[in-house]
Amino acid sequence: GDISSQLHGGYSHPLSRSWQAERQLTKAMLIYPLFISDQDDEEILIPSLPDQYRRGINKLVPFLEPLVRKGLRSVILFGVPMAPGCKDALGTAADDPQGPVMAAIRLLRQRFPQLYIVADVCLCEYTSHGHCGILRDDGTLNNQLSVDRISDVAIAYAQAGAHCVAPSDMNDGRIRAIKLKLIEAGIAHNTTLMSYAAKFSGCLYGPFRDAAGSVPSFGDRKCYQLPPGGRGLARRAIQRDIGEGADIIMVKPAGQYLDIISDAKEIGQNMPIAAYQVSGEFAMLHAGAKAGVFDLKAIAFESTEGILRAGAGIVVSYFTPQFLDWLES
Ligand SMILES: NCC[C@H](CC(=O)O)[C@@H](CN)CCC(=O)O
Ligand SMILES: [Zn+2]
Repeated sequence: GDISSQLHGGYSHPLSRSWQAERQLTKAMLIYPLFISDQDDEEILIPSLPDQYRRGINKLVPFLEPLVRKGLRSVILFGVPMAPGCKDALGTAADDPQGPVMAAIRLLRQRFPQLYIVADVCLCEYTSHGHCGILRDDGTLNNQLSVDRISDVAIAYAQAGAHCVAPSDMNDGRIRAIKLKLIEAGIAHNTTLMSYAAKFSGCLYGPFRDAAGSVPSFGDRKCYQLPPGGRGLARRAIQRDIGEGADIIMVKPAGQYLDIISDAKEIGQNMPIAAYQVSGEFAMLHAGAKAGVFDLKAIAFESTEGILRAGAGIVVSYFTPQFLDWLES
């Protein structure tokens, strides 16, 4: 054919093939989720989330030391309060100064000064009803009370030393409320606000909810997480959160929402875009590898390269420990 039809020459070598990728996965792009138990010496495998554990404060440093040595740059913390009776309608335990996340933030800042600490901000792990906010009598979210509470928890985590707060609640207006309180507290200049701006309701969070004990006691999250079909709604939520002061926009889940990641990069072209390959995606890839559909390392890279191709420059990934071994850089 004519000369412009010949493309093979551009990717005939491993290096020229890597040059075809707009973004290449590096260790600095990865954020590793950690489940922090309030039982200090606990280290319990999470059956539904392969190779992931719920760890108490006393098990964190020995676990993280080798990973930090191998190049781990960032973790995102999820508290898993197990103590009986610690959950209530307001999620009081979320910002208990001796609570699992507050204690872990202080410990990790002290022990690993280079490690970038992201604190997930939500109430579902701490509320008796398991929803991501404070409820009205009719079971719907009270937006004002939820936003007030979520933003207070975010400030508490930032003041405990979190470099970044990431509200995963999906209450309307929480980004603006957190930003205003960060400014009032005089810490907006050194606290990153990462918004789970486009977070969809669906079936991909099961293993996490098992791990975090955060299954809603009734109903579902369909009235505050986005409907999977809502591309325009996601674009509006992304635009809103950028306008409210988000420093980073996150899309979640990732693999089934690559168009949303692409929209986020188009709308937030001047800012970093993150994506969260959630527990259900991770467990599904493990199940596929176990069933012999594909090699685990191959699908870990291919699924993550797709997330980067769509426009993400930051990936929250349960594969992080293995990527630290698989990536030489
Ligand atoms: N705050 C909501 C937690 C939410 C799951 C849920 O909707 O229950 C995610 C954590 N931010 C789940 C993450 C995952 O499934 O890996
Ligand atoms: Zn939640």
